[in-house]
Amino acid sequence: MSLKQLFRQPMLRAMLGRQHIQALRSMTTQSDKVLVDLDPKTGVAVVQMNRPPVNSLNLEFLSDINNTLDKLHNDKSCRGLILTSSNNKVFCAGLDIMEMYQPQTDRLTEFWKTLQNVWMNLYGSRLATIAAINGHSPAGGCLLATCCDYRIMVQNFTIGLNETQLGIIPPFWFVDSMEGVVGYRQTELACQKGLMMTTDQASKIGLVDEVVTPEVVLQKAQNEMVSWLKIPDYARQLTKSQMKMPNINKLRARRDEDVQHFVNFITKDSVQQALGFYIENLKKKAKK
Ligand SMILES: CCCCC/C=C\C/C=C\CCC/C=C/C(=O)SCCNC(=O)CCNC(=O)[C@H](O)C(C)(C)COP(=O)(O)OP(=O)(O)OC[C@H]1O[C@@H](n2cnc3c(N)ncnc32)[C@H](O)[C@@H]1OP(=O)(O)O
Repeated sequence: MSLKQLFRQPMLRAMLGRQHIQALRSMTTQSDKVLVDLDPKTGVAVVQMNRPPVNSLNLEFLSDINNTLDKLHNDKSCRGLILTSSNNKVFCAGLDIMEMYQPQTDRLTEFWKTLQNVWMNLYGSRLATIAAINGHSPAGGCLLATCCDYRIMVQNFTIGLNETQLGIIPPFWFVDSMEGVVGYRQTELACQKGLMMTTDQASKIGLVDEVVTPEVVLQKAQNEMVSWLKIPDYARQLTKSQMKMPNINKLRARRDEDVQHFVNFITKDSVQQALGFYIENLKKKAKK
């Protein structure tokens, strides 16, 4: 019997109730790289990134994240999202560097457009969003975290927009995301120097809201979510939208130009060379 047929069984429907069936259905249609557990009672979805070894964001993974966000946004029972990782050492290693090294232009273009979509979808989400950062979170990982409304991070990991250390540039919307959280001066310091901050350093500048031990990170996120969901959705959503729309509209207006800048920049010989060195060092370090 297919899952579709199974969900139609009157006995199962009676036993589980409509809400639970909907939640089960949405869970079973997710990709194995993005694990979703939507609790029909609370309306909170725990979304685990699950692309071993380090949740680096390649084109397919970004598409899966986007599809998941679309599904949750279309599910009226869903009110909150907790973003976390199935790897308890790495929240997300950022963009998959292999997408940017010796790339095909078509795929590189598609990759960047998909990342723009993920950013707009998560940053502008109608849901209350909490990042439960249970591991390192460099660059694109930090971007995902700063898209959320609240950040809880496990102690003794690192987070930051370290692009300049790779010889690349954090795009303006990465910078805007961080600036919205920690303000202009801290963003300027962090981005120009490509700082990877420890959890404690990040907490001092307000990049993370709470520092916790690994055992409690998800429970803390669930507890925090309760207080967000006490606020009427329309009031919270309109307030959020009022604050986030200017940055979203800024990217919308410059989308094509941003893609062009990215492709032109990444395909420069000097940038390819810098990425090549970075990958070599990463692989050497991984072998040790
Ligand atoms: C005026 C013009 C304006 C133009 C502006 C326009 C555009 C701007 C241009 C570019 C913008 C690009 C923005 C880029 C954003 C990014 O996210 S870049 C990615 C940055 N990420 C990193 O630097 C993280 C690197 N990784 C690490 O530091 C560590 O791996 C770790 C995350 C701390 C985890 O450490 P550990 O658990 O020890 O794991 P390993 O280091 O052993 O790694 C395991 C394997 O995973 C591979 N790997 C790691 N990270 C990545 C990655 N990001 N992408 C691909 N692969 C990665 C690593 O090589 C190991 O692989 P092997 O086992 O050796 O095969």
